Amino acid sequence: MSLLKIEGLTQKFGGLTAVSDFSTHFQGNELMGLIGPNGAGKTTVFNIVSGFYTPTRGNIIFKDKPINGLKPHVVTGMGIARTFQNIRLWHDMSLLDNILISQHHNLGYTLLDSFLRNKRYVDNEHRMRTIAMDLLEQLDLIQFKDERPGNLPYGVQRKIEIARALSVKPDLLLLDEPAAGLNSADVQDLIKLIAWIHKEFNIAIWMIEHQMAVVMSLCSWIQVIDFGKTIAQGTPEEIQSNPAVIKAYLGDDNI
Ligand SMILES: Nc1ncnc2c1ncn2[C@@H]1O[C@H](COP(=O)(O)OP(=O)(O)OP(=O)(O)O)[C@@H](O)[C@H]1O
Repeated sequence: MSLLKIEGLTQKFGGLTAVSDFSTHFQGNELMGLIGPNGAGKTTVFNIVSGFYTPTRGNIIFKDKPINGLKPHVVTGMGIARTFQNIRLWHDMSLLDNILISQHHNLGYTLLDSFLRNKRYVDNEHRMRTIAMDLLEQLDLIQFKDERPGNLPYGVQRKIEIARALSVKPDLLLLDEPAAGLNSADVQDLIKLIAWIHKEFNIAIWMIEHQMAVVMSLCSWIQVIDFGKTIAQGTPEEIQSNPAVIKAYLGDDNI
């Protein structure tokens, strides 16, 4: 069984083909990169895989099951979690509540249970709180648990978003430009954090990132798309010297 297999994925928006015949494959817990110039179609691929868009064509098989067109909360429940290019946190809730609310797809109790505050409700609330508190400890965020995310530095907010995605215990974590907006010290911390998560949680990670230092130091395999089409894939060393990649990023004059 492979973890994720995508074949012939195509996404059209009216006359624009944002993603064209895209394929990829995660055998197990690889850490892979998806890169390409602005507007290449990277986030569209993530939006399809995480259930935000239904593709025009193509197959997505996750743990041997087709997931095309399933709703985002169903995809999350199956084991795919994501972060967003622009951080999406609930700013009027505490950090702890931000983590707890992300587990609502996996409540394990009904509205009636919560009204009666019976054993099933109490046990499940306790289980979710334990998962959230453990994660905050592991990611060194516990001291901020009662803070509102908006009051915390941007680098910490990025980390909270990653913690929230991890709280659903994914097999595949999609990170959409995790280094966007971070200063260079925070970027170094992020590289260490992602490497640690990959090892500690033993999960697959698929990352979109413009900062080459991040992609090249973390990913074992990188796929490059331009105008929705794959133009190269390979190891970081292969990608850095690939003429099609250099041309896509820098133009013909630099070849
Ligand atoms: N919902 C949508 N409706 C119409 N066009 C869209 C939609 N989403 C994306 N697009 C278009 O599809 C193309 C690919 O966009 P996408 O956001 O996937 O690129 P990207 O590679 O993630 O870019 P960036 O690196 O700048 O974030 C762009 O031309 C974009 O304008």
